[in-house]
Amino acid sequence: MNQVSAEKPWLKHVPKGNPLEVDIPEISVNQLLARSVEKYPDHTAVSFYNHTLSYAQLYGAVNRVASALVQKGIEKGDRVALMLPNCPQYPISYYAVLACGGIVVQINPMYKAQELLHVLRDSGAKLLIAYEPLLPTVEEIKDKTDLTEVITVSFSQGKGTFQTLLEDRGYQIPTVAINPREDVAVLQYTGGTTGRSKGAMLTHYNLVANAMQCIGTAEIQIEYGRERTLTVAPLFHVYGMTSGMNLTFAVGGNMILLPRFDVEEVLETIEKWRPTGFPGVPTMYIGLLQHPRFKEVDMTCFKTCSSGSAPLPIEVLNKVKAETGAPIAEGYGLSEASPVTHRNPVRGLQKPGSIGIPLPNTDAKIVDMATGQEELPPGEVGELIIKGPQVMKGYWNMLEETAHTLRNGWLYTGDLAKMDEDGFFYIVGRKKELILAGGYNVYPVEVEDVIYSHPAVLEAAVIGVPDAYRGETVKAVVVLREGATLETEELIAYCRERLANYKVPRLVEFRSELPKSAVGKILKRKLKEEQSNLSSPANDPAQKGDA
Ligand SMILES: Nc1ncnc2c1ncn2[C@@H]1O[C@H](COP(=O)(O)OP(=O)(O)OP(=O)(O)O)[C@@H](O)[C@H]1O
Repeated sequence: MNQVSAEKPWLKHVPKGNPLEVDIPEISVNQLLARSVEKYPDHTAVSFYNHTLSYAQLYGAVNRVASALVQKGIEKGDRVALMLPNCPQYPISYYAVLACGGIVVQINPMYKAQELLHVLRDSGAKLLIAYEPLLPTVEEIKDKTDLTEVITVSFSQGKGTFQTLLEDRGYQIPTVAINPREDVAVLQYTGGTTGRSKGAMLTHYNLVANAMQCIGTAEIQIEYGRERTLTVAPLFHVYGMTSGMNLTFAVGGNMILLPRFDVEEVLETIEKWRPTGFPGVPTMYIGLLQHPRFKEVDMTCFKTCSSGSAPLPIEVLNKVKAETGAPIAEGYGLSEASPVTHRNPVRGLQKPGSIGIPLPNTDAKIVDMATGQEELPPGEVGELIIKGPQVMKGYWNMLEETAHTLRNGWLYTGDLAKMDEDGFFYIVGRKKELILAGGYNVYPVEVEDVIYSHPAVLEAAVIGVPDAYRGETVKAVVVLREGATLETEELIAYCRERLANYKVPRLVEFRSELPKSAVGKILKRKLKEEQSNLSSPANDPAQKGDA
């Protein structure tokens, strides 16, 4: 075994002979792709329904689009925004922008005009490549931005103006020198689950590093040139971008793209394409598990499935494992870290409910949440901070926010976590979502895990709602399984048997669905906003004189 340092107990899980660190080449994101193009030109890089692109075809298209972008005046450092669903034009545009030395601005296609305006203005994007049906939203705000052109992608007859970029005009792309450590490749706008979106500057080095770190800790034997990744996680989100796309291309694999999460379609795709990997999010697994056909579909093709982006309830992890036999790994990360920083299982050891240990080349600590300074001993809850090559350069145009989030080379994640004696980390909630009920700290994940273990429950979110006496009170918003019944009192009694009194939800609301982000994350911010709207004077009958 390696020598185990007291501060890094996770090192004991890394047997001697295994690298504690992985080599990170000083190359651009495009060079990572180019390596696979050279080795596997005829292998399929992208599948989208019946369309496929080999590595050679993908690279050819990237070069043609890049040369067209240069003709349109795109220079090193220029921002080009992509507002597209998952489709082959996504990777083509993404790598083409990078080939010109440009910076990809990732935009959620579900954005409404105001959100889009914020990102376009903040990034100062010169050009936008957008899915044609989204044009009305773009038109609403275009005049208030620096956009000089909007290029459209369409799947219907005319195919949009993007099609003309694919024509071979014989232009040459000038060779743009990239400094991987300095040059920003992507502005990854944080999802805004808890607040206004900020552009995390991810350099070429950050992105190459995270791909290499994930490859270096894969629990499976990677077969270069042969892996197939079912990529339904949106590519505009950091999780889809890295785990679905960059990682797949780095190992010469086939990215099987789907534009949205539709359980039927996912099951059909598994049967038809036999993917070997699936980067999913907890709500996708929940959706799959409850589908009647789920048990019938042969899942033996999967070498690994992963879950990230949000806490994976222990109940869901156990069910996926029990009902499919498919191993499921939980990853943790955030936009600001390209995204992955932790992984569970590690070397075959999996602790349910844990996000695992830090990836190679990554350091992590739990520090006092108020001061951000003192390191806390195992078992104590504090803020999780991270250091590693995948950590962003800073936020675009936001010096103050950057100074707050990046301190002495450490990324302050805003997540509350603890580490056990073995060096395994556990997320217990977000700092912003911590519930302070009657002077006690309540960590939502702990309560959610109990609620999820009830057989009638499909989905749950625990939030704090304002309470005149207790400051905040614990509220559970719950979706029941089809046909299941459960009374508020029953659920409260179930929680009371398993949780200390102050953690037990005082309020329970049953709903038919929960608000979710495009990647499928439950939007607690929306739920909280609804609560404060309910208790705001405008909605208070007493204030309106209706009482
Ligand atoms: N395995 C996991 N377990 C628990 N939480 C997770 C896990 N993976 C990711 N998360 C949560 O997701 C967050 C990162 O998400 P992301 O970078 O997409 O930002 P967001 O939530 O969409 O937006 P914002 O940060 O603006 O609220 C982490 O900080 C953490 O709270």
